Parts: sequence; C-alpha cells; structure tokens
Amino acid sequence: MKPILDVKGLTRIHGTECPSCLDMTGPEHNTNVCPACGSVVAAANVSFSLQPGEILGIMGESGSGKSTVVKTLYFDQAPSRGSAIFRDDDQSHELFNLNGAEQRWLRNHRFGMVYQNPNLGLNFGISAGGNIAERLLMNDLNHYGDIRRRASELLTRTDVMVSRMDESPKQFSGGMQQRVQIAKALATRPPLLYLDEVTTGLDLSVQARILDLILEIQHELGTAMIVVTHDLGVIRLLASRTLVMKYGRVIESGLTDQILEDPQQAYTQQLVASTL
Ligand SMILES: Nc1ncnc2c1ncn2[C@@H]1O[C@H](COP(=O)(O)OP(=O)(O)OP(=O)(O)O)[C@@H](O)[C@H]1O
Repeated sequence: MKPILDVKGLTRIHGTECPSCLDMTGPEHNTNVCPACGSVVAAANVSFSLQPGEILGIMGESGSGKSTVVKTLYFDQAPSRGSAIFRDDDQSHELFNLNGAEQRWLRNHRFGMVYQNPNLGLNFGISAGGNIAERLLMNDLNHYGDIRRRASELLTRTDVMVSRMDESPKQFSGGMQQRVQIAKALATRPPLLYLDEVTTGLDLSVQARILDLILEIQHELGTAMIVVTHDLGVIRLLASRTLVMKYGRVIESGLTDQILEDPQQAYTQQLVASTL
C-alpha cells in the first residue's frame, strides 16, 4: 500500500535565515536559535511517511518543533522548504505547491485538525451544532434536516449530549470542547486527521475517554492520524510509529514499542526513564 502522506526535508525557519542556520543549531548545539543571525529553526529536514489508517506519534519537549510539522501540513504555516505528497484515492497532491484555493479545499474536505486550544478549532460565537454544520455546508450538505441529523450523529458518536447541541461550546467543559472539535473534524470523514496536544491540561479520566475515542475512530473509520504530544502515555497508547524531535530535528524514529523498550538516543532514554 502506498503511503497517504510522504514528507521529505520539511524545514521551517523563522527569521531572515543565513548559511549558518542549519549548521549551528540542533541537538548537538543545544539550541534552535542560530547564533549568527538569530533566526529560529523550528523544524529542519523532517522526513517521514504515513500509511492509510496509521497513527504516527510526534513526541518531544516544548519548542522541539512538533506543532510546526502539523501546522505546515495543515497550511496554518508555510514551510521554508521541503515537500509533502498527499495521496487521496488515485490523485497525488504536492501540498506545498498548491495555490490558496486548492489548499483550502483539502483543508475543508480531506483533512481534520484538533488543536490543544479549543479556541483555535471552534467558533465560540455559534452553537456546537453550528460548528459542525459549518463543515458540513462546505461539503455540499445543505438541507437543514440532513445537517441537523448528521451533526446529532457526530455529537452522539463523540459522547456529547445532543440536547446541548444548540449551546455555545464556550459553556462546555474542556473535555467536551475537545470532543466537539473531534466531531467537527470528522464531519467530512477525512482520511487524515492531525491532533495537536489534544489531551494536554485535561483531567486524567477525561484524557482517557478522549484517547479511547480516538482509537475507536481509527478502528471504525480507518482514519490516518498524526498525533503531536509531549506525553509518552499518549504515544504508548495511540501511535504505532513515533518520531522523537529535539531542537527542530528528528533524533529518533521507528516502531513505538521499540523506541519505548530500547531507546537509542540519550534524550529518548531520559524521556522514557522519567515516566517509569
Ligand atoms: N512565529 C514564530 N516566530 C518565531 N519563532 C517561532 C514562531 N513560531 C514558533 N516558533 C519557535 O519554533 C520552535 C518550535 O515551535 P513549535 O510550536 O513547533 O514547538 P512544539 O514542539 O510544538 O512546542 P509546544 O509543545 O510548546 O507547542 C519554538 O522554539 C518556537 O518558539
């Protein structure tokens, strides 16, 4: 089976960029800030592939570049360079060569994103059902009754009480807001979902329910996912393969079980040891 996503050499540098940026940053220099020009190397030469239906984890401490990877793939940020091929049915899209309209189409129809901060993924000015309806309307579902039925189905699927669908998600708990974000992201049945620290800051029991929901969705819908987290427990539960990032670089990658049982890099060994 061909990967649904092939990322090669993804690099994102904030600042003017100079010839030293890549040589003088990274784990061996203990910084992602270029000492010559002050640019921030958020991600450098990140490469990986993702199979249809697979969950790939991206792990690393704060500032290591995890979010940068998914933000560029979801078109929240432009990369400085690199390529990303998204295979959808029989079509291949080179994500970083698309024009704005093509990017918006993929974002609205074929990708889903769940952010750590529900403010970024939800419109608090409208109801929970309205948030889902927005996405359904983009997918040419425009009959009021059909939209309401589908929104109810999605909220039921994600364990949000349908009786609250006309309330603003602002009034919901953090866990409920995340579940509405997931319902919204799933509205278009996207083959690829990005999850950026979706359980960070939630109570452990709430986290566990959301992680279970994510696994159920993967099993039922066969959705491929990239899960960004600093939490090894999340990686252990969800991801079959994992990338470990530090100072914008991928320092270790492979099967999650192998990485957790026999980490090769000192940094990963420390991360694993700290959670034992
Ligand atoms: N707009 C920006 N301008 C300058 N630097 C930025 C900008 N956005 C991100 N960065 C820097 O890029 C680096 C990578 O950020 P990124 O958000 O990808 O890290 P992360 O691993 O996801 O961390 P966190 O979990 O804290 O979000 C960080 O050093 C961050 O400060």
